[in-house]
Amino acid sequence: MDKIRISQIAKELSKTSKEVLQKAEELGFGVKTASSAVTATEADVLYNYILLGVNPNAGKESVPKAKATKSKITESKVTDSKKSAKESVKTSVKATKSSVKSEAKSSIKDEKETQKTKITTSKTTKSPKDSAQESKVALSAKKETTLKVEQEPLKEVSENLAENPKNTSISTQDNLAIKRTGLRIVKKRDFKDTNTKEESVRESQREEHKESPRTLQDLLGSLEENHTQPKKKKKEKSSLQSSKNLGQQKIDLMDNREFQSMHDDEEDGIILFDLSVQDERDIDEEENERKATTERIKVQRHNPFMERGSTRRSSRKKAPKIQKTQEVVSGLVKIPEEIRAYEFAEKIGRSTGEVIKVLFGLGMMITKNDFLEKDAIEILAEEFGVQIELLNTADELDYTQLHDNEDKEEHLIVRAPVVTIMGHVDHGKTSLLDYIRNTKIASGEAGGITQHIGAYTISKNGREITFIDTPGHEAFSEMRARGASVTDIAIIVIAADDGVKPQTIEALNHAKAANAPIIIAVNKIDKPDANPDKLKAEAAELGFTPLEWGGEYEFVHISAKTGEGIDDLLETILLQSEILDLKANPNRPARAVVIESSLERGKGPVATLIVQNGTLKVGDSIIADTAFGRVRAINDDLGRSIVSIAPSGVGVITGLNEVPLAGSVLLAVENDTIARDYAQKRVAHLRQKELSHSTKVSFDELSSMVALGQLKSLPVIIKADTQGSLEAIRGSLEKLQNEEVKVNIIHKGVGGITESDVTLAGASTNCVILGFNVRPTGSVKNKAKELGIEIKTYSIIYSLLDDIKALLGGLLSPVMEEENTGQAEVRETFSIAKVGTVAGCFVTEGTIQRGIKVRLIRNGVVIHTGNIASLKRFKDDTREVAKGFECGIMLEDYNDIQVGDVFETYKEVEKQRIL
Ligand SMILES: Nc1nc2c(ncn2[C@@H]2O[C@H](COP(=O)(O)OP(=O)(O)OP(=O)(O)O)[C@@H](O)[C@H]2O)c(=O)[nH]1
Repeated sequence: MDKIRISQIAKELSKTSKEVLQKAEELGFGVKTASSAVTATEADVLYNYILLGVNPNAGKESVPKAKATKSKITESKVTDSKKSAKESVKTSVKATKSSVKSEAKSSIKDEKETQKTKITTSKTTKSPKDSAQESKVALSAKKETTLKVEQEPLKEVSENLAENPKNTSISTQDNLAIKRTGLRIVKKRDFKDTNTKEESVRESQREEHKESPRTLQDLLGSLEENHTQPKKKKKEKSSLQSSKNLGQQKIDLMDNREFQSMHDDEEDGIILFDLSVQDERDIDEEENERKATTERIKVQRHNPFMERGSTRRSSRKKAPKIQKTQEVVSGLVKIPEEIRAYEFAEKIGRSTGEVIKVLFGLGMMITKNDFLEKDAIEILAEEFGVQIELLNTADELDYTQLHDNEDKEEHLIVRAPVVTIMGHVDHGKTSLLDYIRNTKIASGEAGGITQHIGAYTISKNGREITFIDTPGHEAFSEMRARGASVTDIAIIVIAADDGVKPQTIEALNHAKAANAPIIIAVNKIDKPDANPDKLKAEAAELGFTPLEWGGEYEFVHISAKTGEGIDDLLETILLQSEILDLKANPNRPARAVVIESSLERGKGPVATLIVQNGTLKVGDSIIADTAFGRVRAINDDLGRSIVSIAPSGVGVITGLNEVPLAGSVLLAVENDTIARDYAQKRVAHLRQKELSHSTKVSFDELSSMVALGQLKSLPVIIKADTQGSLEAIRGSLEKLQNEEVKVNIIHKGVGGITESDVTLAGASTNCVILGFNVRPTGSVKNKAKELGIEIKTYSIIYSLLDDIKALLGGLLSPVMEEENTGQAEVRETFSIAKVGTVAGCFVTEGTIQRGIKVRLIRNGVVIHTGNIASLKRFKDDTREVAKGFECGIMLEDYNDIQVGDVFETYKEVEKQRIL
């Protein structure tokens, strides 16, 4: 059998082991120490005895003990029989009371013994009925203590017991269960403030209790009901707290104290829910938001394509929306000169659409990626009322700034003048250079025309002069302009037998624009028909007055054929260069200008340069616009290999990665990386600009494009051996077009004709490939034959241009031209009824034909235009009457013919136009 230790029971009953031991001894269990054990049955008896005072041995040896104890304080006024019955009830009530009391006291830590004694005393002095009443009072009084003890069931049990002394059926187990619920402080309460309503409720409850005895279950149920009230309050509080959480901003203003006071006020009937009304609205809104968010999350969760990342993406997507609403920028805005439409819009805080709309209104069709012209930027700034400052961002692409021209005087040496020779076609430019260099360049040229810019250096009296030979043909005007830009001195060759010609004027203007001193070479002075005075007069008329005539221009008479005056010319150049005090620093990286460039088989890109400052050496890292590389080899103007080019020196270099544009500045830089970086930046920039430009069309251009859409155009691909030739051909072809036909250059490039060129031509209807000084190879020829592409190659620009002219002529629509066929004078008129007027005429010119168009001319004025309806010779109709014969003419629907009028017949002829 299981044994239970005294200490264990003491612990269970919240008693000391000593107390339990004492009780056990009273029951005669024969235990001595706290570790002594009793049987389970004994333990049960002990529980009952300690808690309820029920002694199973009461009728035996324990009763006398109890009697003995109580008899000491009880004055036996009752009989023995009654006494035992009363004793049992008393004991029972006492046990209940003591249990309640002891619990309360143990909780509040009162002196249990004194209290117990008091109550016991009061009870023992009263009758059982009184004592029952007393117990009620005691319980009431207990309620009136400052602590509300949540022991309602026990109270009720006591009351029940008091009211129904016989009802002692509450089991020990039940008691234990009740006991084990323990005490709970629910609320601190001032009894004085107790609501009378509450009291009356309790009264009614008591009445109910009186009417029907209630089970413990019922009582517990009512207990729960009683607890409902405080719970409700709790709920209200918690609901407010939750609203506090939701409407944080509002509720945070309230501290707990205020909140508490609100709660207290509520008991006084004041409802403080105004705030919560607002809160409720907030709650509703928040609730809706929360719902929406929840829904969204649900959707996202259910969407297999949307994971966490995608949620983040969507939130990222929202970011630009916020940007859209960015504020309009005020104050000074710094705008780079090279800026795209959308970038500009961003800078001034407008939408790209707004910017494009304004430009559209101004007739500029642009896309958001297009670069804006400087003017457009200024207009836009004005339109949007923004103050702007234009910044030159081209700086970062401008590699030429790497070479500053600041050189100390001591580092400078005298350099040779760079002389450009310009003039009208065939006035003798090449012959002059030829003579100077003693070479026969002119005779070696294809077709006798200078095709390329060439540069040469000569020595005169131990001093050097660099010459640039620019072509005279107008197609090369662009190159001439470039030539002039590196020119120190310009020589304008004018043939004395021909005088000033349009291209002479052009050359003079170019030289003037280049701010270069001009020397006029009056050439072909050896010719018998040479008339230098006429030439000088013409030049003076243009503002180029000779020195001897009081002007400022040196006119040197020369003959490129005989060499007469050429020394004078060279001396004049040297004199002029002295005046100019031309100097450079040879001990620094070079700055040069590309005069000519080409792609040469086995050499790659080749560039002819004139070094302006510094010295260019083999191995130098170089950049020229979008081309970069390292100088692999240098050749001088005679084709000899050299290792460096000094200032004003001329040379042909190899080593660039692509053919540089003629006229571009070439710099020697510190290393390859710098060269490559700049070149690549420029390539990217130019490509972007090119793309941008391709989409840029003004309104005028748009209309012309519409018009051109109805017209014929000739698509061509041009391939040339050098950049210069290519540009010249391009320029010439562009000039060929008129309002009706145009040359559409779909591709152009330096180098041979390739298969890809043929493929490209094949993709375009009627495309022709034009090659200049290049020839197609076998495979390219085959492909062209296969695709039916015509490849035309030339070595003379004129021939090329003539061919294209003819081609374009074929594309021109024929014009209707009038051709007069005859004239006849009216000598007499006959009016025939129902027929009309018949004019008797004499044919004075050509022939007059029936049905032909005719003008009726009176006093030199055309008064009618129509057709000849009838033509008669005497009385017979005839088809034609020749000059010197008479005839009768009747006009179609016209009779106002007078003597002296003239008939002029004509026919309209279709004529093919030429360019
Ligand atoms: N009599 C005479 N003939 C000259 C003189 N200079 C040039 N010529 C001739 O004039 C013609 C044209 O000479 P070029 O030197 O080719 O003329 P250009 O100005 O270089 O011509 P383009 O290269 O076509 O621009 C040639 O036949 C020369 O022989 C001169 O001083 N006297």
